[in-house]
Parts: sequence; C-alpha cells; structure tokens
Amino acid sequence: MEKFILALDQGTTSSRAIIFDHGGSIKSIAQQEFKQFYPKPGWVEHDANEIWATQAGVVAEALASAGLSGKDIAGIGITNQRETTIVWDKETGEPIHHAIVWQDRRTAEFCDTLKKQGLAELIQRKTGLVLDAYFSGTKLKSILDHVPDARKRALEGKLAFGTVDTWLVWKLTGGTAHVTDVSNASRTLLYNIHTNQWDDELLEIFQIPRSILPEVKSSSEVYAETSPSLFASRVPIAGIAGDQQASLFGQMCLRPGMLKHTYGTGGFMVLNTGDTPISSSNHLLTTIAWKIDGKVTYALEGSIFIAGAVVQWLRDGLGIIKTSAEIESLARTVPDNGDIYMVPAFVGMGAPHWDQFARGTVMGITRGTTAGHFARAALESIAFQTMDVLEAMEADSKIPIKELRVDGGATVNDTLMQFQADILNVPLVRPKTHETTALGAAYLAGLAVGYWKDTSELEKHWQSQKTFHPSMDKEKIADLKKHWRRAVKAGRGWLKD
Ligand SMILES: Nc1ncnc2c1ncn2[C@@H]1O[C@H](COP(=O)(O)OP(=O)(O)O)[C@@H](O)[C@H]1O
Ligand SMILES: O=P(O)(O)OC[C@H](O)CO
Repeated sequence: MEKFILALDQGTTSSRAIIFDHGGSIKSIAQQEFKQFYPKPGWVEHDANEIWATQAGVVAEALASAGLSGKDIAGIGITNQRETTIVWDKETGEPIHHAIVWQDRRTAEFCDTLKKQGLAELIQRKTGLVLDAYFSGTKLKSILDHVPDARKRALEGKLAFGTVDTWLVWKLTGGTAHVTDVSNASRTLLYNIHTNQWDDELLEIFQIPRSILPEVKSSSEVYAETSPSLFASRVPIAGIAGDQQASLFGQMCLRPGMLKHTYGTGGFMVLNTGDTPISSSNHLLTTIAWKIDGKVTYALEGSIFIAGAVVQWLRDGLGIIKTSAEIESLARTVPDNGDIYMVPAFVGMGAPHWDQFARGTVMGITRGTTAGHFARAALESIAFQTMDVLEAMEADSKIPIKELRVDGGATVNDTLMQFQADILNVPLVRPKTHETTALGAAYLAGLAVGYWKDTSELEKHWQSQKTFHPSMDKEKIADLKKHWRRAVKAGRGWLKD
C-alpha cells in the first residue's frame, strides 16, 4: 500500500501539518494559528502547551482529511521556528515558563554587558553567531534566573531545555526522547559549530548547567518512534531541521553557492557554503545547514526579524486591512510609495545592522499620505531589508547572485515579488511547492527511512512556478535606496539616549 511522509512545521504564528507523497506533492494540509503574548514592550511569548495542542490537532486533521492513519506514514519530519526557548519539568512534562520567542528582546541589556566584557568576538568565533538577544542562550539563562528554584532544579537534573523541535519530539515520544539536531543547536549560542559539541566555556559564560541540554543528533536519522498513545502504530521520527535550514533543503539548494530567501514572520536568506564555515565580515551569521550521513554542511544567513509580521501589524495593530491578502489591493491604490519609508524595527534590527535598541519609524508623512502609501511602504520595507542582506551576502561570499529562490507566506504577493526583483536587480524564482520548509523536513525524514533513495531523486521534484524579472531603471533604484538608508538611520539606537 502507498505510504506517505508527515511533516510538522511549527512556525512563529501557526502550526502546520503536511502530508507528502512520493513525488513530493501535498496530499493534505492543516494549519492552526495560536496566541502571541506581548507581556511588555519588546517581549514575545508563546504557550508551549498550546504549541503542542495545535500541532497535535493539525496532525489529526491532516490525517483525517487524507483518509490516512499512522500506519500509512513512513516517517515524520519536524521543522520549527528556531531559537524559541522552552524549559519543562522532566517528571510532569509541564513547562515552567512561557516559551520565550526568538523575537523577544528582554535579554538585550545582558548581551550588552557581555559585549562590554569583550566576549562578543570569542562567542562569534565559536558559534558563528552575533551576540544578540535573538538566540536561545540568554533566553534560557533568563528563565533559570527568574523562575523560583529553576536553577537549583536544573542542577539536580530535573529540568529539560529545548527549542521547539526538542519539545515536539518529547511530546511525540511521551517524554522519552530529549534530542535536537545540529541546525537547531547551532542557534543557541551554546554550541561550538567547529567541534560540533556543546561548549563548556560557552556554558560557563551563559551559566547553563549541561544536564539541562538535549542530545545533539544529525538532521536525518531515526531518533525515536512515536508513543503508542498517539497513533495506532508507532511511526519513526526521522528528520529535524530549523525552518530556515529545512527550506534551504526543500528548495534543493544542495550545492555551495545556492541560496534562498523565505518571507515568513521574519525574512531569512540562507546560502549553502558546503563543508566550509565562512566567517562573515558583513554581519551575517555562520550557521549549520544540516548534518547528513556524518557530513556537516554550513551556511551563511541573513536574519530579518520583521517581514510578513509588518503585514500582520497593519492588520492587527493598525486595523487598516482585514486580511493579509488585502495589503496588495490597498498598495495598488497608489502608483508609488509617495515618498513614505517604513522601517519595521519593532524588535530591533537583525542582519546586517544588529541594533537591539533600534525601533520602528515611518518617515516622510505629509498631509497627502494615505493608507495605500502605508501599505506600499510596508511591502517595500520587506524588500529593502532583503536588499541589505543580499548585498552583505554578495560581499561575504564573493559570489555575484544570479537568481534568488523564494518561499514563505508573503511570496503569494506578486506586487512585493516584482518590487523585490526590481530593487535587487536579480530575477526571483517562486517554486511550484510553496511549502518548501515542510517539504525539506519531509525529505530529511524520507531519506532516513529509505522512502527516497538519495538527493538526486529529490532534485527532480523541484519546479519553478513563476519568475519575476527586474525592470526598474537604475536611477530610480538608486533614489529609493538612498531614502531607505536615511530612514534606517533615523531609527537606529532609538531606545538609547
Ligand atoms: N498576501 C500577502 N502579502 C504579504 N504578506 C502576506 C500575505 N499573506 C500572508 N502574508 C504574511 O506571511 C506571513 C506568514 O507566512 P508563513 O510562511 O506562514 O510564516 P511563519 O512560518 O513565520 O508563521 C505572515 O506574517 C503574513 O502576514
Ligand atoms: O516562523 P518563521 O518562519 O518566521 O521562522 C522563524 C525563524 O526560525 C526564527 O529564526
């Protein structure tokens, strides 16, 4: 009987379950949004139990709508919002605190203190990361420091830390497996990407007891089987990768020099650099793409904190659109941005600026400014940020970028895609399968259980749906860039005097 691969794609705003067939096509899909908590300005939390409940719910829904059960699934792949930090009690399985989300800025001051102690260079050398509140290490420290007795219980071996992948595997296995994969571990500030181990010196700097950490595995292997209480038959959990690395894999960027950009809540450009960890001179991250069959593949990454989230803000914060899709028709009510520039530094700025204390700005407002201009400026802000990262990527890799493969929720927006191709002066290629992140996780799992033979079989699945060709004149591009740069400058360091 025909079998399928189930991918769990646990994103920042929603949990998705997608069932893929042998040709890499979607058999069924289910998605559920969950609640975002903003307890203080700059803080972002999730309820880890709700993450699990929505994830389990969409798995049941996807199976039911395809008319399948656990016995039809050859393997499960997991991909997840990265860096988001969860700590739970090993005995009860209860989280001891809300998950602190990757966007959360509460540890910015602590990062600054470490910078003043001159530790940024050492940390970057070992982890490939910029010392920033974005990553898990300082979030984990904050939970251990603020939840009563947490540090003591951690030292007694009673607590478990995990990124979302680890939490999902723990729940799927009924609390028997405490594992993560290299791609997620490489986002913690605690993992040495050169020795491929948790690093004692880093653990000391961030005051993290080793006993709380999961075991680090490859991205494609059978980690464990699902608990008998979940499905009628046990299903192997066989692939794990952080969502941006999974999308690089799903986009079949398997060779050095290939890159993709994902437009989700944030925006993430990732370049495959092969077996060489390239150290960035332009404020990008050196990170692990995946480890398969004992071989580690490295990547360069430019992380933008707010991409599609600016559209959500227009919808939920300002209320000037009712659905995300409406931004496109609203933006088209005006011929151009009317000289409005929006910099959505709502949680500081990531690559290549790395300013924890920047905040959002809208520059150039006049009496003639309309909601249409706001919509256009919001879309353009996503594209301008991507441009900044692409320029850093070209400077670091010395590779002129000839085309950009794109994916993620905001790529349905043709106006954004065309403006992006224009401002980059590079063709944008949107693949047929929008769900490349989930597909990447499915591929990693399917390879581990022999569902697919090798990556050359998978490469045949990748197909372009549409290419956006650049068509803007150079003077116009230069003018837009100049104004964008001035707007970015205006919001830099806003929280500092
Ligand atoms: N038509 C659209 N135009 C622009 N952005 C959109 C559109 N539709 C959805 N989005 C944005 O896409 C994002 C969701 O993409 P997704 O890849 O599901 O993200 P995540 O994995 O981070 O949850 C949201 O931030 C949403 O605002
Ligand atoms: O949920 P996404 O798709 O915006 O991805 C979040 C990233 O993994 C954060 O590093």
